[in-house]
Amino acid sequence: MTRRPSNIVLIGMPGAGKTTVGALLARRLGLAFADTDRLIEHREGQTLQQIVDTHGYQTLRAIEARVLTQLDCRGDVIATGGSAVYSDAAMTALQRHGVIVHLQVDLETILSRVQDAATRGLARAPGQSLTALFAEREALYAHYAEFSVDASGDDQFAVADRVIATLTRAHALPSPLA
Ligand SMILES: Nc1ncnc2c1ncn2[C@@H]1O[C@H](COP(=O)(O)OP(=O)(O)O)[C@@H](O)[C@H]1O
Ligand SMILES: O=C(O)C1=C[C@@H](OP(=O)(O)O)[C@@H](O)[C@H](O)C1
Ligand SMILES: [Mg+2]
Repeated sequence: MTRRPSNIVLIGMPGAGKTTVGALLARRLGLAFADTDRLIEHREGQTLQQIVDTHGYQTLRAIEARVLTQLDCRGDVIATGGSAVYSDAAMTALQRHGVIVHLQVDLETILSRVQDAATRGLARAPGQSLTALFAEREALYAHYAEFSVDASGDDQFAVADRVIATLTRAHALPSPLA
């Protein structure tokens, strides 16, 4: 990689560990941490589930796309929501200053970690299963990922180390640490 990104952007299925590993990465790398789900809930004054229940999942995706496109972060680890990859405009904006890392997790692990699917505010069609969501999205995550890191079998600390090792090998750590 020639360009030096300013941000690390995590993408992946709900339950992949974007929020958990992202916070760890920020701490270890001395970067700020931004979880876009929390930004959305703060901006809208309601939970993600309330947005879905009140306005539908497509509205949540539209709000998320707007928040991600308008994000003005430098020197951050950004944990996106699982549905970020539906917006090409949002992903293009994130790529401008960030390196996109896909936390790749197998379906079995997702199913074991996501116990709150009914209240998490998932941006999915009514009745759509996590299995169907996984099948629908894997190609999208792969399309936008500059790096894919296996985040299934080890704890969050080992996954954070793996992300750092991957970006270090590729000379793709954010510039303040170059
Ligand atoms: N590598 C991991 N090993 C074990 N549990 C994990 C790992 N990564 C995340 N978790 C757990 O899985 C759940 C979902 O993690 P979270 O960070 O919220 O995922 P995401 O933000 O991608 O939806 C949390 O309970 C978290 O503690
Ligand atoms: O995959 C999804 O449809 C979503 C995942 C959630 O974030 P996490 O991936 O951090 O759980 C949150 O953005 C919202 O519930 C939509
Ligand atoms: Mg999260």
